[in-house]
Amino acid sequence: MTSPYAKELEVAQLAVQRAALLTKRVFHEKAKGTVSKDDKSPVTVGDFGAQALIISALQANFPADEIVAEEESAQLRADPSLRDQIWEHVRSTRLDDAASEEAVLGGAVKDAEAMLDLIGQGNSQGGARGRIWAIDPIDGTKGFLRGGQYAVCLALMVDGDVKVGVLGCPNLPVNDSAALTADIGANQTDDEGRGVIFSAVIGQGATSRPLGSGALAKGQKISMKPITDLSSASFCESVEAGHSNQSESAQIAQKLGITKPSVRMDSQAKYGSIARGAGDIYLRLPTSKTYQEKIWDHAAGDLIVREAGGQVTDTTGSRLDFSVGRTLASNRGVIAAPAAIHSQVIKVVQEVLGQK
Ligand SMILES: Nc1ncnc2c1ncn2[C@@H]1O[C@H](COP(=O)(O)O)[C@@H](OP(=O)(O)O)[C@H]1O
Ligand SMILES: [Mg+2]
Ligand SMILES: [Mg+2]
Ligand SMILES: [Mg+2]
Repeated sequence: MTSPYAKELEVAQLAVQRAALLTKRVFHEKAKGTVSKDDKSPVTVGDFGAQALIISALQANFPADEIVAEEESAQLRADPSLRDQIWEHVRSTRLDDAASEEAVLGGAVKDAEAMLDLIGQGNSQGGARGRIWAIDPIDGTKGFLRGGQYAVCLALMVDGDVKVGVLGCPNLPVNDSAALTADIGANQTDDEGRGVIFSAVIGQGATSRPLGSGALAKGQKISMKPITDLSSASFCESVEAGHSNQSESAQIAQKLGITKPSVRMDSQAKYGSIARGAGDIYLRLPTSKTYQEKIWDHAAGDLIVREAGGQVTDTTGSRLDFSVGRTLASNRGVIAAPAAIHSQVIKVVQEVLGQK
């Protein structure tokens, strides 16, 4: 008997691998076709192109499933030159493994118009019922533009629960035991020895494997590092001070007895890094009373960390609730840590946030 979600996992990993080939090409281009969205955040040719390729693969395999994806097609319909730049990448990005390209991912997108339609298919409102995929085609777009970390993220939720999660991290070291350092968060490339896919299926553990461009390598099990002594622990957080409160995180770390400075890195590469024991704790502390975290920023990472022996909650200690729409409207911030110390971390988080 094949294991549950085997097909979904295979499609998700290959779809992420192919989308990452596209983002890697754009990463090395000087002009990345960056435009500003309504909320002033950046989006690039890489984000749009990766979203089109992933949705194409999902629709070829699971036509009845819903999709919640970060990007919209409206802006592109009004900008033919941007559309053509994206099409050039979507048209020409193929897996090296031609058999998987056709048989698993369903082959090429027909034309630029079909590509725009695909990008627009990620408009589900989410919710608690049925099969819904969450896509973040480039998570950490600011890191992608700065030359830091970024991730191609895909997760399947069934009735509001994450069942499959895949993160492609082109700029992380392949080696699971490469400890997190400030350097890994900054000035990164996808040179030799870099690029990893993290995956998890509910109840089946978490794995890592080289991202590569050929047939997928066999995965190896990953697990969080057991911590006995918090003074030797490390924590990571966003590079962007506007995404996570970095002065509160420093106070929390100090109270926990953590002595190392935080490792700042963009994207869900943080979840993958702690899941494989390269770091220990991920803190994401709200910077405003109104911002709601997006489900595509957390769904894959949440499952990968939990399947690696971690616990992921918000700052109040509640599990992340992916069943309430496109955002995590019932949660505030994110705290991820090895299960054995998670409650100790939450206690200190509440002490520090309670002082405000
Ligand atoms: N005020 C805010 N607070 C928290 N997260 C925010 C935010 N504004 C934007 N973000 C999210 O932060 C994500 C990046 O996470 P990180 O800061 O850990 O690298 C962005 O994903 P995208 O880059 O996909 O847009 C975006 O969705
Ligand atoms: Mg994101
Ligand atoms: Mg994104
Ligand atoms: Mg974005």
